Amino acid sequence: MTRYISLWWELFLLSCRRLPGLSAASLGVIAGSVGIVAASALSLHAAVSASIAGHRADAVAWGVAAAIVYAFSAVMRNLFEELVRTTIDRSGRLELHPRIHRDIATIEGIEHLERTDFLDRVTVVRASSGRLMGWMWKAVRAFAGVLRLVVTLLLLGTVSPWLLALLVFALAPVWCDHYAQRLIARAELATAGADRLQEHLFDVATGAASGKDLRVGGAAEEVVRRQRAAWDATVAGQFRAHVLAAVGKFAGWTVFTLGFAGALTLVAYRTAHGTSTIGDLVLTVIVASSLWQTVQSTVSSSAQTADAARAIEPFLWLRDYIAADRKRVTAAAPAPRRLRGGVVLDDVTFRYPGTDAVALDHVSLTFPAGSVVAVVGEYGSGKTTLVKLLGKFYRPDGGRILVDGADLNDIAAEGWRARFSGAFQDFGRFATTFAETVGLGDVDRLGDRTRIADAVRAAEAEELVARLPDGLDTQLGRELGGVELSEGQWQRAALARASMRTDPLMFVLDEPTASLDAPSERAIFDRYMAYARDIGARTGAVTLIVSHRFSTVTGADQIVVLDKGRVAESGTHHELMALGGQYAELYGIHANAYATGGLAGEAGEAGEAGEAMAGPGRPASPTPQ
Ligand SMILES: Nc1ncnc2c1ncn2[C@@H]1O[C@H](COP(=O)(O)OP(=O)(O)OP(=O)(O)O)[C@@H](O)[C@H]1O
Repeated sequence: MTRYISLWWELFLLSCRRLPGLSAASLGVIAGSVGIVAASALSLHAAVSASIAGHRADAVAWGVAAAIVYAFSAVMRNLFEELVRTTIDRSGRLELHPRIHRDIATIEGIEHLERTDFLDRVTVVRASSGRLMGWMWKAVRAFAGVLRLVVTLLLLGTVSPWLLALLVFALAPVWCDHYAQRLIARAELATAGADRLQEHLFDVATGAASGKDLRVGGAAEEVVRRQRAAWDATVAGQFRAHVLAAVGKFAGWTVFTLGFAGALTLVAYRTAHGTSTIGDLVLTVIVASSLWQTVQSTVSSSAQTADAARAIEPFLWLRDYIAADRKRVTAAAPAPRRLRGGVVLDDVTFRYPGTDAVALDHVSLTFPAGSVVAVVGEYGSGKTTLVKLLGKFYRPDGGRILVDGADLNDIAAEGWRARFSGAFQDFGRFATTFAETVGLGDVDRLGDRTRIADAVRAAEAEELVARLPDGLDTQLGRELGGVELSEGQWQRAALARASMRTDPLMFVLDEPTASLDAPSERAIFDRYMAYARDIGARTGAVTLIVSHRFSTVTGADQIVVLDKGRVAESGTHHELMALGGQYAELYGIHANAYATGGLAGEAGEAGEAGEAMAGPGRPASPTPQ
C-alpha cells in the first residue's frame, strides 16, 4: 500500500512539475465539484423556504443562484474531463513514456529481453504511461467523490439523522460493483491462455510468412477452426462472468433504490406531521438523488482507479528489476586501449536464467591478442552463447572472462562495448535510412558519411546501395513506407554496421554470411580476414568467427569445436585434421557432400578447401569445399 501511495505522490509531483498550470486547474476544478453539491442543494432549499415564507425577491435570488450553480457544475464536469485528459496525455506521453523506455533500453545485459516474465510486463507497461497518469488523476477524482459523499450525507443529517442510514444502502452498489469487477477479472485471467492462443492463430492465419506454409500444407481451414474454438472458449468464459456481474450490480442498485424510497417516505411523513418543512422535503429529494449520482460516480471512479491500477504492479515490478540490476552493476574499470595479452575464458560455466541445461560447461580457452578464432559446432552447442558472454550481455555463472588479465565483470559495459564490434546471428532490422542503419554501429558517427561509406565498402554492399532508389538515404522497412530488403540484404547491412568502429578490441561475426550466396560469402570472408589482421596489428583485437561452413574457418589461427557446451577440440585446421576427431569428421562430411554435388552451389570453393584438408598425416580429400 505504501508503495502505491509513494508512486501516486511521485506521479502527482511529476504532473505538477511538468504542467503546473494544467495540474493546478484540474485540482481546482475537482475541489470546486465538492462545494457545488452543497451549494446547489442549499440554494434550492433556501429558494423553497423563501417562497413558502412569501419572500418573493429572496426566492427568485436563491432560485437564480441554484440555476447558476447547476449550470456551473455541468461546465466544470466537462472542463475537468478536458483538463485531466490533456494533463494525462502530455505528462504521460512526453515524460513518463520516454522514461520507461530509457530505463528498459539501458539495462546492461539482454537477459531481461529473453525472460517471459519481463516481456509480459513490458507488454502491459508499454502502452500504459497514459494509464498510470490516468490512475493518479482517477484516484484524485475517487477521493473527491468520497468527499462529495460526506458532504451529501451531512446535508441529509441536517434534515434527520435517520437519513444517514442511506449510507448503508449506498454501500450496497459499491460492494456489488467491486464483486462484479473481481468476477470479470478472474474470468479474464482464466481465459487469458485461450485468448492468447486465438490471437496467435489469427496472426498465423493472416500473416505473410505463415501464409505460404498454410497454403502449401492446406492447413488454412484447420487453423481457422482452431482459432474459432479458442475464441469460443474465451467468449464463453467471459460471457458467464459478465452475466453474473450484471446480476450482482442490479441487486446492489435495487437495495439502494429501496433505501432511497424509504428516505423520501420518512421525510414526507415528517413533513405531514410538521416536524420537517417543505424546504426539507425538497432538500432531501435533491440531495438524495444527487447522492445517487455521487455514489454512482464514486463507484465508477474507484472502479476505474482499480482498473488503471492493473498497470501498476507490472510497472513497479519492472522498476524493482531495473533498480536491482543497476545496483548489481558496479563495474567501472576502463577497457584497455590496446590488447596485449588477449582474452582468456577461465573455466566458464553458464546456464540461461530459468533453465537447467548448461549452455557453456567449464569452458577454458585462450585467445591471444591479434588472433583470429573460429568457433564451430553443431546447432545448440553454445557458439552464440559464447559471443553473448564476450559482449557482456550475460555474466558467467562460474569462472571468469579475463581481458588482459582484468575480469570482464569489472570493466564498465559502456567502455567495453565502445571497443566491441559485431554482426550477430539475429541482427537488428532498423526501419531507418540505409545510412543510419549502418551508422548505428557507432552512434557517435551516425552522421559521418565518409565512415559509413567505408563500412558499406567493407561489407561489399556498394552494389546494393547503388540499386536502392535514394542510395544511402533510402528509407528501409515497409511499415514506414520504405524499401523492404531481402534476408541477405539485411545481413549485408548488419555486416556494414559491424564495420563502423575502426579500433575494436573484439570483433565478432556470428554466422555473418548465413543468408548470403557462396561466392559472396567467400569474398566477404577474405575481406574480413584481411580486416581482422589489420585491427589485430593495430589494437591487438581478437576476431571471433562463428560459422557452420567449414571452408570459411580453415584460415583461422585457432578453431574451437564446441559440443553440448563443452570444448571438444581446439587447434589449427591442420592440427584438428591430424587429430582425426569431430572436426575432421564433420569436415569430411562437408567435403563429401560437395564432391557428390549435394551442395553444388559452393563447388567453386572445392579446390581451395581441398588444399586446406591436405593436412599432416592425412591424404588430400576428394574436392572438399
Ligand atoms: N535465450 C535462451 N534461453 C534459454 N536457453 C537458450 C537461450 N538461447 C540459447 N539457449 C540454449 O542454450 C544452448 C546453446 O545455444 P546457442 O544459441 O549458444 O547455440 P549455437 O551453437 O549458437 O546454436 P546455432 O548454431 O543454432 O546458432 C542451446 O541448448 C539453446 O537451446
